[in-house]
Amino acid sequence: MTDYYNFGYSEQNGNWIQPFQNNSPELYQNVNRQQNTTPVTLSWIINARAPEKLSKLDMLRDKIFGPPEDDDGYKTILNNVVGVIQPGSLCAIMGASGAGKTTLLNILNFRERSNLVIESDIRVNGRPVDFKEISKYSGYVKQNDIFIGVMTVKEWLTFQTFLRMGDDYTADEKYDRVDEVISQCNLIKAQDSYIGMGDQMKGISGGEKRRLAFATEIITNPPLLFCDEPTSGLDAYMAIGLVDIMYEQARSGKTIICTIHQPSTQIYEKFDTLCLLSEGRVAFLGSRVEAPAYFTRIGYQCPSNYNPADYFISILAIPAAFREEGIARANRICDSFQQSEFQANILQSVNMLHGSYQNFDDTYDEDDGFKASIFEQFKWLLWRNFIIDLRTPITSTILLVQVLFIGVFFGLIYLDLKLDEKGVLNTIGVIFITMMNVGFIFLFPILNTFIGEMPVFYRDHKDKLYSTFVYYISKQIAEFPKYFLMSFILITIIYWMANIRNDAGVYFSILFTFILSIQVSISFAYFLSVVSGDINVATSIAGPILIPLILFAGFFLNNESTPDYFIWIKYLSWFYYTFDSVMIELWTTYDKYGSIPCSNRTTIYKGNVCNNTLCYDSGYSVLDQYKISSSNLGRNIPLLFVIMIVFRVLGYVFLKIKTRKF
Ligand SMILES: Nc1ncnc2c1ncn2[C@@H]1O[C@H](COP(=O)(O)OP(=O)(O)OP(=O)(O)O)[C@@H](O)[C@H]1O
Repeated sequence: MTDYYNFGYSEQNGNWIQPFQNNSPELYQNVNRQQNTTPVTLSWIINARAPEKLSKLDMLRDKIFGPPEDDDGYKTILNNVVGVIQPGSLCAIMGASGAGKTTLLNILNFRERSNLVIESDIRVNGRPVDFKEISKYSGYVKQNDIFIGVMTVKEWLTFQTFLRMGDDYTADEKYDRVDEVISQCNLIKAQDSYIGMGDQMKGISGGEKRRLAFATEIITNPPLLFCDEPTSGLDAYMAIGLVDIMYEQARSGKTIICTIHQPSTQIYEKFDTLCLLSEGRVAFLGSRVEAPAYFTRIGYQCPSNYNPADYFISILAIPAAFREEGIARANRICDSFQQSEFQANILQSVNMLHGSYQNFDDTYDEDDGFKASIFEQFKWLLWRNFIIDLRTPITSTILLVQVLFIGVFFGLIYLDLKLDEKGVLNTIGVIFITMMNVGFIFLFPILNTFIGEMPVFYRDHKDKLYSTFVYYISKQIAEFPKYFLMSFILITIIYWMANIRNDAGVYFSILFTFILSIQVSISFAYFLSVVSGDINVATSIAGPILIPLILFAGFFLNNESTPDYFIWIKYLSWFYYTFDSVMIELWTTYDKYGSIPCSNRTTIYKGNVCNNTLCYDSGYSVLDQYKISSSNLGRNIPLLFVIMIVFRVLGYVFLKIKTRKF
């Protein structure tokens, strides 16, 4: 096992890369996934191109005359970048802006490769890997990581630990690991502080956030770590604190690769390995200790008292004012490196590693990648939802205020309706307007919270913390009691203030219909959140979709001039089924109560034709209309259930499709 370390940089013998002596496949074959302790040698051969972004004039020229002969429409981003990084090594990828640092890091960790055309052969201990495989051995510390600001540092790490470490460890071991990581990343002081949400909630400092991102990635003790500009935006003190942690992790045998901008001398001296890039080519890849001597040898001596990192970057930069000269110098340096013993050593190691696996016919473990059981995933997601709800009472409070206000407001407008002609009309009015409101007021909180949480979901999903299905279901189960309670309060206030019918049976029946209808609207909100993925888009299209559906639920269907082909839309409207159900319920009650006195000429009673304001030209009263449709009773409720399930299933399917992109 220690053979691996011997290939890494050793301060004792001063060697950075030694050719691999033992190329037996067994030696490199299996990274120990449970312990994640096996050292990792990462090797690669990479070429990357990106489509040329042409100006309008160039496009016109290409259209008329065809593209120039030497122009295949692509520009080279990484040009034959070959490298190997040994276990126990902290490697810094450096170079001027645009040199290709981020692209190299992203290609190595198989993330965010956007529109690049990549030819690559990336191996872990000689074994070819893909995104799924490398994710098992590696952590990726992003520059701007996404957290849930209302959680404390310890809660965040506990959640991550239980889902990342899975069921192979006991709960005590996981709690111990949380404490260990907190201490390793110097987060003891901040462990009970909220992570914070910008201006909304004061939280931990920028440096602590970076350390938290780092802590999150080392929970499972992965042997390979990628860090994207870990120190940018931090002051010198915070930056050195973070690099110290990376250094310690590397000393424990991890392979750590990071991109970095202008490190201070103190930080620079923590690196074992430098990978210098210029215009997508390797200008140097080797021991940091040996770099100054090498550059002196090829004619670029770092002045004394000068930060070597700054010096190397300056000689590789292409200044706008001296572009030709800069390119020529950078090419000279890269060409020299191609001829160097460093490159020869790298090629020897890479050939040996890659050569031993050329015909390697090993299938990867076919696990689904989730460490925790479905039950654990579900439990921790419910816990996290509970914390979010508890600490962000504003969403629930606003909804409650809305519900109370609308309930009491409508209740006062339609206060104590009588069983007479006016009362019947007003009852229809209050039912319709209530239905319309509940279609909207539950929509916006869901769009806000669900879409707002999407980035966290995508991040966690990518890290295989939980499945899409468990997330989607747990989110809805966690939110159900809140929305159920709000629906109950709203309908109860309006129903009894308006005195819709003094009958417990009717109350429960109408309450049930409304709660079901609200659940359909909520399903629609989840669906819309997933499909749009953007709060502005979702809120802009919600109205134009819902208003027609609400209109079709109401009276205007009695307009005989409405084109017939237009009517089918009503069958898509859950508001139509809701309104229909409630009206049938009321009609049945009117029927039960016998006649309803009208102010003029006649009474409304069962099928009697009347002449007053409740009548339509066709000669049917509103109530008669619902008598006719009473056969719909057995249809409406099941249909509401069906629409609710269809929206939820579609929401899940779209979410699943979207996660495939990542
Ligand atoms: N997907 C892409 N499409 C087109 N060009 C790209 C793409 N990715 C990278 N590039 C180009 O490749 C070059 C290298 O980009 P990269 O982001 O890797 O540089 P960098 O060294 O990380 O720069 P910086 O230090 O400024 O972040 C740049 O010129 C960039 O515009």
